[in-house]
Amino acid sequence: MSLKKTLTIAGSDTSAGAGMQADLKTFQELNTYGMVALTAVVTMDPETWGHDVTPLPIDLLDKQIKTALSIGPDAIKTGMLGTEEIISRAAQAFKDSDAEIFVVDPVMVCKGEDEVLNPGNTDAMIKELLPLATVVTPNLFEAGQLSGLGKLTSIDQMKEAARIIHERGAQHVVIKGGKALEGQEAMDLYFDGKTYTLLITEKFQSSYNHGAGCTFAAATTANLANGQSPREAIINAKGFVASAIKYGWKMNDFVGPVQHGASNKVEKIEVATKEV
Ligand SMILES: Nc1ncnc2c1ncn2[C@@H]1O[C@H](COP(=O)(O)OP(=O)(O)O)[C@@H](O)[C@H]1O
Ligand SMILES: Cc1ncc(COP(=O)(O)O)c(C=O)c1O
Ligand SMILES: [Mg+2]
Repeated sequence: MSLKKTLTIAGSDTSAGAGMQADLKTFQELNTYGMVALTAVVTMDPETWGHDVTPLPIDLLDKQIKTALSIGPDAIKTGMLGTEEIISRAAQAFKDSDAEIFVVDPVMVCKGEDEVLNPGNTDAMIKELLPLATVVTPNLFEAGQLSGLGKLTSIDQMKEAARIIHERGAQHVVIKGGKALEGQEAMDLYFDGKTYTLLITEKFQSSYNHGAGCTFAAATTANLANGQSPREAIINAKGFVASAIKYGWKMNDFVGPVQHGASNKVEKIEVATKEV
């Protein structure tokens, strides 16, 4: 049986809970053949866990994309891109490919770090990535930036942000409330251009959640590549990441990654939905 091929254009998280490592682990768990075009390498100071982002030379990214496209990905996902030039390259990679699925995880901040990686990137993401996106998966902060609405704190504000992001070209929008949204449950808002649906699970421990966003977007990508509808792909990805967070673990005094394989190996978590 041949596997669907999923390509991530993303950064390397040396601690391996997030970034392209999370993407590859998730692609593997969900039965696709994962491939990578690396944009940057993130290293951490062992004393403080402060992040240092080193972009790769652009011609090296070009060579990776050329190689990967020659293999023929069925679906492409983006993660940390870091510069406007790399954002353009990611958009062009999708246009140059035969892939029909483009999942954009608009990474602007690393959890625990509140500094935006590069403020000029937001405009480039709006202009170049949103019009191509099959699915876009901003967290609460990123949705505020992509919609121009700023800080979002309620479901009504999330609905307005989702509407604007959809209008800017993304076909399916998921705004991740996650732990940033107050309440007992972990709620994400899904908008397909017609209906607003809340995706709900229990809110689990939230200290060991490094890589949750990457894992969610990668699971959505793999599910779409395997033929699920956008709605199914997104709901199943939410269950997959909820299990990964429930069984997240302490790596050191600073960080704990999700357990990418928990949904398949430990416990599958059901997702409730509610139209709003
Ligand atoms: N404590 C939690 N319990 C259950 N699900 C969570 C928790 N925190 C985040 N999630 C879910 O994990 C996914 C990733 O969200 P989030 O952590 O906000 O993204 P990011 O890592 O990009 O900031 C979303 O589906 C979100 O609802
Ligand atoms: C390379 C890379 N990509 C993406 C992220 C974002 O991770 P998360 O899934 O926690 O939003 C990080 C965070 O450290 C990272 O290092
Ligand atoms: Mg994220």
